[in-house]
Amino acid sequence: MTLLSVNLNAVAQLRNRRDLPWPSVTGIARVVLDAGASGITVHPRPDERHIRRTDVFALSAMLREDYPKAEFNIEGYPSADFLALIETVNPQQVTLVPDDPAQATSDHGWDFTGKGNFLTSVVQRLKRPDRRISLFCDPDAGEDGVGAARATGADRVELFTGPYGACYDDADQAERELTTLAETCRAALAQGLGVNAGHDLTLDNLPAFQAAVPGIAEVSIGHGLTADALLMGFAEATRRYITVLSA
Ligand SMILES: CC(=O)[C@@H](O)[C@H](O)COP(=O)(O)O
Ligand SMILES: NCC(=O)COP(=O)(O)O
Repeated sequence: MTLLSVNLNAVAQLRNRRDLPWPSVTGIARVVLDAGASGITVHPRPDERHIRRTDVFALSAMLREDYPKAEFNIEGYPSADFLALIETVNPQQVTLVPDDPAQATSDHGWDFTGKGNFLTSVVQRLKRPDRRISLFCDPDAGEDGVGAARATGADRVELFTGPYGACYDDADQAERELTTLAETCRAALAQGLGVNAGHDLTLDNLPAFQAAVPGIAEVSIGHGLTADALLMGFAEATRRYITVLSA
């Protein structure tokens, strides 16, 4: 079964419109975990446009105290600040993403070959028996790409599903994107890597993704789930995603 980690970036971004503490990032985390989500994902960006360092500490304390079985997944570019944050907070999963600080959102995976030495040193530094390392991966990374990802010592890759998510009005292109994602997923699994996925997954596009790309360990979903939650609330939205993932 594919697990659901709810990304709370969008909740923090809404909160940050005011100098006020609502909507509460930890409060929404409790709602989605009580509704069955397996974990919480955040991507603290250097400008703190949504998740702040203080959110990371608050979520970490809340998860350890009240949801010891839930996983905390922290995403980001492995800058010195990010590495120090990870070593302080000690989440169960770290997803390394090749974003530059000015980037609006994540839009590509790692160049596993070109950045192989860098990634290997970061993975060596962060990896622990109780901490998994996942690397953000282009959908068309293919056998060579995931082979290079495996060589870094990472545990998993996270398939970047943004190009698939962008095909909401183009069924033919969506089919092609799914074929590409499935090939890379198969290659990663065959090489012993676990596979996560995320970016612009929605209640509409998740069923076809699940059917075409079997073997995904975890999806992290934020933007689409938050959009659904505006209509139906976070508990119901979370339950609906879990129903799709359980099919
Ligand atoms: C790494 C990744 O997949 C992204 O989806 C990211 O978490 C989204 O970041 P923003 O919420 O800043 O667009
Ligand atoms: N790792 C991908 C993620 O966390 C979800 O991003 P999105 O659903 O907000 O696009």
